[in-house]
Amino acid sequence: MSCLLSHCCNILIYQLVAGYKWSSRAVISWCYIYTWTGDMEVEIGFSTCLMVVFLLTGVHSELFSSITSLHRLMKQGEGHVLVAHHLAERRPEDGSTVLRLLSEVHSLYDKHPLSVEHPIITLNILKTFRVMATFTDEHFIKDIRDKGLDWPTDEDVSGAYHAIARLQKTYELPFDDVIGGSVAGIQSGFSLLEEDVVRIAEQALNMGYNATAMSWLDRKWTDTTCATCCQQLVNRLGTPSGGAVCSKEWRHGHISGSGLPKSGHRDKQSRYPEYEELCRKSLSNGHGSRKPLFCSYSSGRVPYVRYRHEFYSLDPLIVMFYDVVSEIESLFLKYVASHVLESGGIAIKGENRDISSFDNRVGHVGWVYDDWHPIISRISRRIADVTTLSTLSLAAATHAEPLQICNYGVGGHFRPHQDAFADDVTNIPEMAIGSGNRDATFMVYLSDVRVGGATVFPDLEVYVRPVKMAAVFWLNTWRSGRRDSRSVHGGCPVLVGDKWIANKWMWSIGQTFKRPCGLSENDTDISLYMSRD
Ligand SMILES: O=C(O)CCC(=O)C(=O)O
Ligand SMILES: [Fe+2]
Repeated sequence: MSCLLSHCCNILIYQLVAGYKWSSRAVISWCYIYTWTGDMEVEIGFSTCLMVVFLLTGVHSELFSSITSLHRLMKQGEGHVLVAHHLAERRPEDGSTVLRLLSEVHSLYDKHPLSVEHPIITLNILKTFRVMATFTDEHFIKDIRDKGLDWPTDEDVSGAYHAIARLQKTYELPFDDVIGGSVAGIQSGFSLLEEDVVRIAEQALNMGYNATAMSWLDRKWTDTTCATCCQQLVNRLGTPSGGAVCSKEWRHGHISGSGLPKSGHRDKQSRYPEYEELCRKSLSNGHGSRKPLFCSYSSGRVPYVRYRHEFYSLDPLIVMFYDVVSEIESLFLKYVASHVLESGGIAIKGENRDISSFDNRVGHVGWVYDDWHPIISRISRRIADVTTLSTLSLAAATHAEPLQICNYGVGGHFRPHQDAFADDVTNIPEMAIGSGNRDATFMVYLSDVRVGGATVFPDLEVYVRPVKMAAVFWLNTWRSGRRDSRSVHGGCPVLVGDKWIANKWMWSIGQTFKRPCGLSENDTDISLYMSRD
């Protein structure tokens, strides 16, 4: 069986390399083979194959907001080489330069074990692609995209600068380390250029971090040697009147005297300082997470399956469950989602950005439905089993949403927010009509994250670091149905790594008898869960 499977896998890879379009339906039917046999060897062979397919097939959207799209871009190397050869024939003078740059970018990717998961390597890869683009024209890039190949845009580069600015600020990374190419002690092999530092400072200004922007500039910029950088800054801050343009005094005068948002402008947003503090704590702690209060095992409805779970908070309840999905199930979810991922959160577009509305979440999101495949419905049933809540998806008054998959990008994060809708919200989604509210969240980590990316609950001082195949479960409402403001939480920026999560939100209507109202309005849930052990 496994021999047949690996043969099919070879054909599949061959077809991909030869440029055949592979439909996700075909891959899904492969999963039927796995589901049908349930064989361990088949699972290993299959997951390796799925991994290759996953990286070779495409999603086309802003690259910076999904690390997986960057991996894919680099795996398209063969395609890019063909394109460069094509260019070399059409425009020999430029073609050879593009070929040289292309080989440079691939050696960047190959030489570092973390490659695009390191923000500074990503920046350099994106920049090299942009340099290549200057040797081409719009038609040429369109041709590339028509061939199904990705080509980074200027927005992707701005996104990478923005990510570095945010990472430094959130984690208080030493400026000199980042300028020297290192984050969290992981060296990229590159130093930032003066021009990079100005663009990062510019992004810090966009976020309202004026003092941070000045610290960036002061570190790298001693005089006005970088003419283009100076021009960039002049454009941004307005025409200087008198004095040495771009000198330290001029910069400080203009930044503090400009109409730009002042430091801390965004910090006043709900729980942001506490969120940042917990994100930093989650890095400094060498262990997986803040110590759980205690742990235990529960068996759900299937008596012979035992789940280890750790309690991080009893009121409101926050529990981490281990091994709730298998390796192949996480790979499968990522694969299926990669065809439906869209930019989630507000990407960086143009110069006049609305500072209050962009940057809440940087990542790609997509929905996968139970009726797409038995593996997906099986995961939903398991979530019901583990949580004792209902995940039935009904046409009217659904008990739970489909799985929402998210892949974070370079520095990808999710600011503090609540999953449940406010009690007085007027524009609730259609699904909510007759369903109540998002009572509970079950968030599965589909990947480990090398550094950063913790999930934090600022009101409760709880943080949890991603552990692949484990899930965090928490309640967003009181048992009376009111939204519980203590459930505010956020995803810390990913410093180095590729973070994937799958969310299942369970709605009140389905939980009426599973999580009944208590005797008082603020009755807690612990009794419901503790009684199961
Ligand atoms: O990424 C995380 O850790 C949190 C994600 C989250 O809160 C959400 O998707 O609603
Ligand atoms: Fe959330």
